[in-house]
Amino acid sequence: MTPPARVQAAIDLLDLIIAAAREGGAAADTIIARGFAARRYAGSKDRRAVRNLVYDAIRLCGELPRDGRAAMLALAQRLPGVAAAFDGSTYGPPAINPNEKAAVPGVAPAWLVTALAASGLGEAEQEALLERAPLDIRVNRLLAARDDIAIEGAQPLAFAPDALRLPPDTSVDKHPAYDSGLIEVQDAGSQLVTLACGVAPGMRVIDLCAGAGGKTLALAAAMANQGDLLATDTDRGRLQRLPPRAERAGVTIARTLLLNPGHEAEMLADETARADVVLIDAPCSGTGTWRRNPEARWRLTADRLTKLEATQARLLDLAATLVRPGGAVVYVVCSLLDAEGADQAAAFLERHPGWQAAAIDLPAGTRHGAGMRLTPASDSTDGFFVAMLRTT
Ligand SMILES: C[S@@+](CC[C@H](N)C(=O)[O-])C[C@H]1O[C@@H](n2cnc3c(N)ncnc32)[C@H](O)[C@@H]1O
Repeated sequence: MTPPARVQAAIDLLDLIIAAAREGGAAADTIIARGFAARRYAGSKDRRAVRNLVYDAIRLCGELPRDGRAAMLALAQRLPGVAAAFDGSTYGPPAINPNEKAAVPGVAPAWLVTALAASGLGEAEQEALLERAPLDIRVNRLLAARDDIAIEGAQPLAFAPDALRLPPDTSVDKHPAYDSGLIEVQDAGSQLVTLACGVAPGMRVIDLCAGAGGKTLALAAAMANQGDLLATDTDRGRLQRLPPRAERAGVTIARTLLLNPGHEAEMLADETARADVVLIDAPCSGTGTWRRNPEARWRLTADRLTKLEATQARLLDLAATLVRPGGAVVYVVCSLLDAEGADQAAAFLERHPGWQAAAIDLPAGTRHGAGMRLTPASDSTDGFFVAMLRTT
């Protein structure tokens, strides 16, 4: 493909991504994969170049752009090579009309920038939310030690004991260590918030929002595969992916329970007041993972955020019923909005006399409200809030 043809292909994909953001359609990654499947003539270099153009344009535009061309025009204002591609050639975009409006660069929609600033994130912290994320893996200490893993360019992270940071384009899923369950792709921040749970062999632990089990597997490793680990979620598709992953990782203590939304408490009645630790990796806006899904900031609405906050509070109250006296609820969100993090923890403590915030001992992060915060700018991880809430 010529450089102009690559730019036009990126514009076409951006049109689809923008429409999907407006209408609640597929994620950008899915749209890009489908787009390439339909463009068999694009080689691997073309695909990488088009993908980079698409993501650079998404990262640059804070508000949802009018269309793909407006987004690419914003990028053209920064990159002369992209501007030169608007040459009107056969497969390229038509030449730039001097009156055409480019999308306005920015971190996020204005209401979200205000909410991030009110949550204590300065400009540099906000901008770092949109940098390219590194590629981290967790070494599964049930089957291997970090030193056993030989992957070219892998760097051990000083602040996360099981983490290796890999060169960006490493094909992890093609590595033999992946097939045999020795490694999992997992951001170092995710690894740290699991570490914050302080679980140990023999404990009874519930991973209330387990999804496909990213943190369940890390919990099982920290428990040395001893104890009882219940992984629950309301999403059948995600939870179904957990058992095969557990098998590959040699995890034998995890059992799963699919919850019926609205009936979680009844379904967990047998678990009342028994757990040493309940991890709530709560559904959230994901502002801390914009590095991976930058178009998520175009999809979030104030209404959606309010609904998420209500679910988070409900899950906190549910988790409190599952913990034994002296046990802990560990509340985690991959969001840096206080409404989902520090404010939720504070509101929980107000609603539940007899509960206290416990100190979390982590090798990274900063104290924030009743818990700790990890951010891309300060910790080079995804953004997280984590609090440990203990009952007496
Ligand atoms: C942040 S994701 C969890 C990611 C997962 N723990 C991991 O490490 O890969 C939040 C999860 O909460 C689940 N969820 C949403 N509402 C829930 C509810 N009422 N009860 C339990 N899980 C819920 C979602 O289906 C989603 O899988």
